[in-house]
Amino acid sequence: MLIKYLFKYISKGADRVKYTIQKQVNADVASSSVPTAAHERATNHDCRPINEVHNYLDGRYICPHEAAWRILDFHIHHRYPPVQVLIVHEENMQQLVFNGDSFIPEVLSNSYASTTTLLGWFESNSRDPQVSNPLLLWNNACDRMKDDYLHSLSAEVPDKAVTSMAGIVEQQLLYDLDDMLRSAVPSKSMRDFGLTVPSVDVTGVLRNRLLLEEMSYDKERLRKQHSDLLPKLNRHQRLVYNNVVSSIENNKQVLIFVYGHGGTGKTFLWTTILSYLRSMGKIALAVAASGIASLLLPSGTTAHSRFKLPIDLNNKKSCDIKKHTFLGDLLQRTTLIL
Ligand SMILES: Nc1ncnc2c1ncn2[C@@H]1O[C@H](COP(=O)(O)OP(=O)(O)OP(=O)(O)O)[C@@H](O)[C@H]1O
Repeated sequence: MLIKYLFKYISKGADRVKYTIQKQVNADVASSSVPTAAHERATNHDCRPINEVHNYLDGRYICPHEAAWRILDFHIHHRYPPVQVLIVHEENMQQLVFNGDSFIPEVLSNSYASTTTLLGWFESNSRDPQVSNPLLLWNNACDRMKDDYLHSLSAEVPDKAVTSMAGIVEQQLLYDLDDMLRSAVPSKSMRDFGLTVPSVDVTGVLRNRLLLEEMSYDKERLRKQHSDLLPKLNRHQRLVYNNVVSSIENNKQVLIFVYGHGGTGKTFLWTTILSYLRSMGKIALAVAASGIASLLLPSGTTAHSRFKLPIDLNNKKSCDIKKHTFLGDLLQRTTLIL
């Protein structure tokens, strides 16, 4: 506001006065040094009538920057998008302003007096093809609305590429809009306007931080990494890779044990498999027995923290994972545990 004020102040132009020096016609009055009412009347009588409009135009001074501003037709100030405060009211409960001597039935029948910004807005919406057609409005405004969601997401998972979540965010947005619509008009749904409403299952991803973290990888980067690593795999690595990929593609549950001496390329193989699955949006959890070992895996964690393994393991103990929890949901959607 301060900048706006200063800008307007600077560009409003210089202050100015206009004065003229005239010869006094009435010598007697001129000799009188004390200003009296008679004196002023005489002076006014002798002077020519003052044309204020003419004087204003004559004396108007436009400084160079103001001239340039006006020639280029810039706005002195503007706000985008425009904001208009709506006087919200219940139907036929708007305030009316009228004179004390007005006839009440007349006031009530005067449609101009009873119009409010809210009614004007409804009226304008009914004439605007975009607003009266929700599908068109959605197509035009979807990207801008998604920006808001993506912005809050990026604050939640700062180290991840949330733009890769745009598809899910769009579903969440539709779901929230449908929720709002149904809370206002229970009989209506987004489906009535040609929009599909996602299931709670899809939108659950955004509420589950663990899922969010596992689904917001930079897929483009991973795709590139995978295409770099894959041709480098040696025969043994390739065998394991093919085995893992084919069992995932055939939806077959398998338990594969890979072993090898230090430095034989196990981590290299894990990285290739992880980049393949994560670049396709699948969930692959990378865990290791120790914190140090987990650091070598891309987005790896310890098995104890990921699966809530008890520290003192014996036959009677189990992992404390409930079905309808964030972790339970994550595990149900997981394609590979490595
Ligand atoms: N197919 C390959 N092509 C090129 N470099 C490879 C390949 N496989 C492994 N390497 C390289 O060999 C080195 C050791 O590999 P890696 O760290 O994967 O072994 P590791 O079996 O995980 O070792 P450790 O058990 O000690 O953790 C790394 O620098 C890795 O980049």
